[in-house]
Amino acid sequence: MKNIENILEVNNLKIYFKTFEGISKAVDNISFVLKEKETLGLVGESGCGKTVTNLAIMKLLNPKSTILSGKILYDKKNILEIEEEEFKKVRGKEIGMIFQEPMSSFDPLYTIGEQMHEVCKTHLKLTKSESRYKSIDMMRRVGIPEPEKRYDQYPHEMSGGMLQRTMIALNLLTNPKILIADEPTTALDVTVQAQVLNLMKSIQDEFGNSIIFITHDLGVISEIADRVHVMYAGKIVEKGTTEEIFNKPLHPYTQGLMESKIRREYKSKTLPFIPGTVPSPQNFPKGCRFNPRCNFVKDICKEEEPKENELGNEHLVSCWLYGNGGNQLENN
Ligand SMILES: Nc1ncnc2c1ncn2[C@@H]1O[C@H](COP(=O)(O)OP(=O)(O)OP(=O)(O)O)[C@@H](O)[C@H]1O
Repeated sequence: MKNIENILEVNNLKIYFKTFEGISKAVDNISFVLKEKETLGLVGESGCGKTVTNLAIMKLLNPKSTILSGKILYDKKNILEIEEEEFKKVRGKEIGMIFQEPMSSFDPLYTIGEQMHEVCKTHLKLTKSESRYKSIDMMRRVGIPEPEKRYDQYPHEMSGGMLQRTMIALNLLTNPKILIADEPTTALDVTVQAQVLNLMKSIQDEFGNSIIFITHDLGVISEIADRVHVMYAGKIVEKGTTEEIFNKPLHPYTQGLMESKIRREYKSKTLPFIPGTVPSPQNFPKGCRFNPRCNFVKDICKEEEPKENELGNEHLVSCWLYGNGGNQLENN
């Protein structure tokens, strides 16, 4: 059997912003890999660093206000060190990104067709009529009715769900190796959400892309991801297969997220959830960043950052309750 390769490797990535209040450590030393043809779910509360991690992969952060370090290895090169001119050939061609708000991703002044042609012309060197043929075919494949008519419409003439499908079609024109989807279903109603998720799954079966799927919604993650990484305050606190994370969440933060999900689903007021809010990236607490909100906090959690422990089955957790001389949660 062929070994599954890593298509992307993020090593010790730090993303710091220079702000008026001081240095903001939005992402602070994270490492992960994206494997061929998998969907990796990045989950966590608002502000934990999911979006900026992916903006760094897309090389879309403003270099004037950002301090970047570490490595993002793609095709044997460190994206952080590739010149912008060279990366223009990769962005939108080999690595695509679907954003939460499809309306703001399209230019309102140009038709869908003109915007699709721009991608086909730049990356595939297609003529106008070739672009039209390819784009309409792709729009049909992602389930857009009457694509010939839609192709000549402006973004405001389409519904949110239809526009999100169009965004997906636009990103698929170049058959990117990596597709980053940042909350692609959040702005959509529940039925359309399910359609878009199904669409993304069938796209992956057909095109074999690797997907990074960002969301704060665990329900969505359980539907779509093969593996899940849980982020908290600029760190990845737990990594595992979707099955492991859902059946055996180890980090108290992941457990809290799960309980909050159940609480929302069953509208119960008695199940526990996570009190407090994510701390500001200018002022993280000493030790484990989750310690002020953690029900299992010990002295060491307030002093030292926990290291990552592998507990088998590709399940890793950064928490003083495991490994590092700590006890398993059950024994605590
Ligand atoms: N350009 C910037 N300058 C300063 N701080 C920033 C900048 N962009 C993002 N941040 C900060 O970085 C942190 C991480 O933001 P990010 O958008 O990645 O979070 P997120 O987990 O994706 O949340 P959300 O789900 O709300 O998008 C936040 O505290 C945010 O305020």
